[in-house]
Amino acid sequence: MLYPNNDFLKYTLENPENCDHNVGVFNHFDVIKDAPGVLRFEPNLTAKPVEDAKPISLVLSTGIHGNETGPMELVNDVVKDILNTKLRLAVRLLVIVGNPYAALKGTRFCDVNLNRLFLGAYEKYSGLEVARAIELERCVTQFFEKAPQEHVRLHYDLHTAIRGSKYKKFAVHPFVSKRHYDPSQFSFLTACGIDALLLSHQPTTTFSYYSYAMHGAHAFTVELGKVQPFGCNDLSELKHIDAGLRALIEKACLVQSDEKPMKVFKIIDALIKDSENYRLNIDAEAENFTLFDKGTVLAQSEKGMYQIEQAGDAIVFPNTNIPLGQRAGLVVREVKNKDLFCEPRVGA
Ligand SMILES: O=C(O)CCC(=O)N[C@@H](CCC(=O)O)C(=O)O
Ligand SMILES: [Zn+2]
Repeated sequence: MLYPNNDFLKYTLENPENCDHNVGVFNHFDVIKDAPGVLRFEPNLTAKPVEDAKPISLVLSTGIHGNETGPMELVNDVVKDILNTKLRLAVRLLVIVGNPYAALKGTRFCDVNLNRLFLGAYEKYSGLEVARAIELERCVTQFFEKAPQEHVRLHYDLHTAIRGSKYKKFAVHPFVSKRHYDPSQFSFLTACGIDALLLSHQPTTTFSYYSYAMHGAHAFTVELGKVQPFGCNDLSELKHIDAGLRALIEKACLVQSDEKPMKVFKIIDALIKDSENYRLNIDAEAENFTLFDKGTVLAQSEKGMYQIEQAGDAIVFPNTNIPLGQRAGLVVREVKNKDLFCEPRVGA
């Protein structure tokens, strides 16, 4: 047994520094400890995939923010079932517990927000998370580079939000320059119970964006409810994504659903904290996707202000408890899902 009771999460939190690089050999797969909190599953994929399913290399990352415990618990149960051989493995899989030190402290991060450090952004920072960002980039790069060329590359980076949210589960789509949206990903996220999708308007330095930009992965940050301490998550709230991920792992297929399609929002602006007296004019308890009237002064500082351009524009991830120069929120505007796929794809 690689871990007592096959409990990868417990072991990672008890041994945040240690990685013995042991390999577990099972009947139809190998498991490799690539780094602390990073576990790679290499199945024997000689069996034909179901119907015309394509082979898949899948990254499931959790706990990039240490206090976002729900996804860590969810994915740990999946790992347990694979290690107990209750769940069969039909995809290459990399599972990550992102920031074990912050998880132990119950905080979002120790020194600096890990999810701002990818694509070399770590060079501008110092602290514990810098080394972890480098290590995670290395693990993901090795994983995708080892994938045969025909593999579809997927990365779902699972988080929970600081605030409550009008749409409880939502995802962030990376910025794609030519509107190359993949309907099957939209439909998969819908089947996973995701209520809304934000389309990014610019490149970022997040973990999911790293996998998209460097490895051509379909990569999303996925918000699965609100931050709770370990043991306080109601995992039944996550039953749809649990089922979607298990089907993906077991059958190498993305379950599809267009029943109750997701709301889709484009990101209009990122609000940047430009001064120590930067403030957002919102209620302390305001939820993600709170709407504003045209002309509302949403943010202000000695350097300027931000006014809402169109009635119905909304805020997501409001947070001013951040360093200068970082994102204090996103302003989003709803778009019609059907309009995204009807234009001819440039260069397709
Ligand atoms: O609730 C919040 O304010 C933050 C939740 C969170 O960690 N969100 C991610 C989103 C990343 C992205 O934009 O793709 C983050 O802020 O890192
Ligand atoms: Zn997060």
